[in-house]
This record gives sequence, C-alpha cells and structure tokens, in this order.
Amino acid sequence: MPAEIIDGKAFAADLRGKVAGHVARLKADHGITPGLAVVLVGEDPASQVYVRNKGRQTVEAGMASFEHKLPADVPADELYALIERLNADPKVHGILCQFPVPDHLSESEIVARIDPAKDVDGLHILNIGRLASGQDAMAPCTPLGCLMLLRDHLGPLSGMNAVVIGRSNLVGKPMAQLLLGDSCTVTIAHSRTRDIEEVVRRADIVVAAVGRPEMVTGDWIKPGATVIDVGINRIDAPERGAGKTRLVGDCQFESCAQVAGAITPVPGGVGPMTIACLLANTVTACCRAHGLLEPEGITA
Ligand SMILES: NC(=O)C1=CN([C@@H]2O[C@H](COP(=O)(O)OP(=O)(O)OC[C@H]3O[C@@H](n4cnc5c(N)ncnc54)[C@H](OP(=O)(O)O)[C@@H]3O)[C@@H](O)[C@H]2O)C=CC1
Ligand SMILES: Nc1nc(=O)c2c([nH]1)NC[C@@H]1CN(c3ccc(C(=O)N[C@@H](CCC(=O)O)C(=O)O)cc3)C=[N+]21
Repeated sequence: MPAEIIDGKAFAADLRGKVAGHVARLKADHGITPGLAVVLVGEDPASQVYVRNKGRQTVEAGMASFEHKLPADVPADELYALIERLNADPKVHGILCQFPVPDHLSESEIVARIDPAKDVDGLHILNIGRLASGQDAMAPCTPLGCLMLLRDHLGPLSGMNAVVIGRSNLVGKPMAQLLLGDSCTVTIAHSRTRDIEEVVRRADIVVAAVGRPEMVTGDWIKPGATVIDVGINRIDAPERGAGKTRLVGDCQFESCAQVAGAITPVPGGVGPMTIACLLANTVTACCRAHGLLEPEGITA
C-alpha cells in the first residue's frame, strides 16, 4: 500500500497561523513586536531565495524583519560588529546568519558571537549543551520541525527505533538529541557507517539529512516506517526543457513511498516547517526576553 504523504506545507501554514496569533496578543497586551534579524553574506542564489522567503513570512506573521546583506568579501570584524549591534538592539529578539558563509569566515566563530538568548537557530554551544542535557533550549529549526511532524503523525515516539542519516551540527546531531528526548532508540548513520541499508532497514523512523539526491531507496525502508526527508537538492531536469532544474530530497520518493507507512515530500515537507519553527523560536525568545510566559502550542 502506498505511503501517506505528510503535508509539511499545510502543517507549517497552521503553525505560522498560531505564531501570528501569539504575535497579535504580544502587541495588543504588551505593545511588543517580536523581531527577527537575518544576516546573509554573499550572493548564493539558493540562500537569497530562503532569506527572501523568511523575510516575507516573518512580516506576514506580524513580526518585524531586519535583513542585512553583506558582500562576499566582508571582513570578519565587520560581520562581528554587526552581530554586536544586533545583540544590543532591543527590537531584535532573534538572529540568524544564513549558512554556508564564504571560506574566509568561520561558522563556529560567527555563532559564538550571537547572544545565546537570540540564537533562534539553536546553534550556539550553550543551546547545544542545553538540548543535550535536557534543559530548556532553543532547538534548531529543521530538527524541531521534523519532530513536530513525527509527533503529529505517530503520537508518542517512545520506544521506537529511529535512524538519523547525517551527523551535521545543523540537522543530524540535534535531530538525534530531540528523538532521544522523546525516548526513541536512536542510531546515527553517516558516511562511514557499514551496511547502512541494513541499519536503516531496522528503523521505524528514518530521518535523511545527507545532501545526496535520492540516495535512500525503497529497499532500505522497513515496511510501514515513517520517512522524513530533510534533503533539498537541486538537480537537472532536462525532461522539463533545456537548462531546467527541479528539487529532490535525499530519498527516492517513488520507491520509498511504495514501502513506507508515511513520507514527507520535497518540496512541501520539511522545508516549510524550518521557516515556521524559526518564527516560533523568535516569539519564544521574545517572550523570554520580556519575562513573559512562553507561548504554548508552537514549540516542542
Ligand atoms: N529542509 C530544510 O529546511 C533543510 C534542508 N537541508 C538539507 O539537508 C541536507 C543535509 O544538510 P546538512 O546536514 O547541512 O549537510 P552536511 O553536508 O553538513 O552533512 C551531511 C551528512 O551526511 C553524511 N553523508 C554524506 N554522504 C553520505 C553517504 N554516502 N552515506 C551516509 N551518510 C552520508 C555526512 O557524513 P560525514 O559526517 O561522515 O561526512 C554528513 O554527516 C542537505 O540536502 C541540505 O540542503 C539542510 C538544512 C535545512
Ligand atoms: N543558519 C542557517 N539556518 C538554516 O536553517 C539554514 C541555513 N543556515 N542554510 C540553508 C539551510 C536550508 N534551509 C531551508 C529553509 C527552507 C526551505 C524551504 O522553504 N523549502 C521549500 C521550498 C524550496 C524551494 O522551492 O526552493 C520546500 O521544501 O518546500 C528549504 C531549506 C535552511 N537552512
């Protein structure tokens, strides 16, 4: 039986609606407008699209959006000075620096300079540590979005076998921490994993965050498993005409959907959840900054 398709786009729209409701109340009751600053270094076309989408959806939720575009050759000191200004700016509750950055800059050096209270990407070492030790953290947006979809689809995840493919700081590792927090038995697979197909075949939950187009095929999937495809890969699509491209995930959708119980599509799966969770994290950061009760129903 073909898999149910998990509609991340619809779930994300619903979540953004809830975020907008909290934003409206913050404005009406406290005169506060949550603000998100996005920093983009260089002119990577994919990053430009994401940053534009983030800005639009931030404004649509009633929040303030501050976009800072810096040239690809910006000196590190100038970028750090901007982060200092954003850290000090009371109108800014969340700061995100879009990755990847050009080679002369270090992602870890950048993240280390962001005020952990404004680190809505959840990448600061303090937030990583809080997540790992089970304390109130700012969880990274993509894994948080995956967790929300899984809980919505499966109910309690306790005791399930989860395999995360990929061990990046942005996706794989925090995904594994969140699943462990929900009492899954978690395995992290990566490029050195032996017999990876066998490992994945044991999973009730598969989260693929690899960056290799359609690497995971249906024969890797245990019948009935839930497949969350994080990958966003742009590949040539000559069938659509000369020079055309299309987006595919890290899972081969057709063959996986034949075996899985449920699967997220690409596009329309995890991607929209990432942005919705970014907005949710910004509202949470805003409430914490003002000593207000944290909003319910928009975070894990
Ligand atoms: N939907 C969304 O909102 C988002 C989507 N993405 C997408 O998710 C994907 C992963 O992103 P990210 O985590 O940043 O990527 P990274 O390149 O940082 O990490 C990729 C991981 O995959 C592992 N890997 C690579 N090749 C293989 C292989 N053949 N078999 C098993 N594991 C392998 C690597 O292992 P090793 O460590 O051993 O090298 C690494 O841990 C990308 O397609 C990206 O575009 C990313 C962020 C958000
Ligand atoms: N500091 C940092 N934090 C990030 O969270 C971060 C980052 N850097 N760098 C790049 C990746 C990638 N990422 C995506 C966000 C939204 C979609 C998204 O909205 N995708 C839609 C449409 C995609 C399209 O049509 O191009 C979809 O999948 O349906 C995808 C990918 C966030 N990332």
